[in-house]
Amino acid sequence: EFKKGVTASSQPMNGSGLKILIVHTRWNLPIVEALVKGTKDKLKAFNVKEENIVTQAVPGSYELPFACSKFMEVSSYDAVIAIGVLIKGSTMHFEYICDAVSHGLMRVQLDKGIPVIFGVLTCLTEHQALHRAGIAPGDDHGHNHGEDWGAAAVEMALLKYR
Ligand SMILES: O=c1[nH]c(NC[C@H](O)[C@H](O)[C@H](O)CO)c([N+](=O)[O-])c(=O)[nH]1
Repeated sequence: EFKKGVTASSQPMNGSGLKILIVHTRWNLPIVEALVKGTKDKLKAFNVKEENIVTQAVPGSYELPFACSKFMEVSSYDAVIAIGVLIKGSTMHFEYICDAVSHGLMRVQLDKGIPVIFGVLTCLTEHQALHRAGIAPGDDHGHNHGEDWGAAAVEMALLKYR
């Protein structure tokens, strides 16, 4: 049965020499905090040192591309993980931010030549977001996608050493 969300490569990955930046939003903070924890736990599972995981916060997802770009100018990182939670409201605001952020983060990684992992949940309901952070109420808490983002960051950061 196809296992969704399995992103880590089949090769053993050693992140002990990596420096990783996490930029997360303050919008929907309880959900964001769960995603950040899942991300950090997975980074450490791949031997990334705690002191090599830098964490910065910005107001909302729309600020992620600019913030990632600026932080990358002042220090060098092997990968950046942009984390935010967008939940659709009653207007088109959601669609415009999702579009701007996805294209913006893609542009930053290609311009900088440093992997920027897309850790932005674009959800139609709060339950979708809770489920993708692994904290949904009831029997099915879901899966913390932060774990996938942490694994992707290590794999992409090590790409240059292959
Ligand atoms: O990260 C988010 N920012 C949101 N808006 C703020 C936006 O990202 C910017 O911070 C703001 O527009 C100022 O630039 C959201 N909504 O509006 O719904 C949201 O759900 N998530």
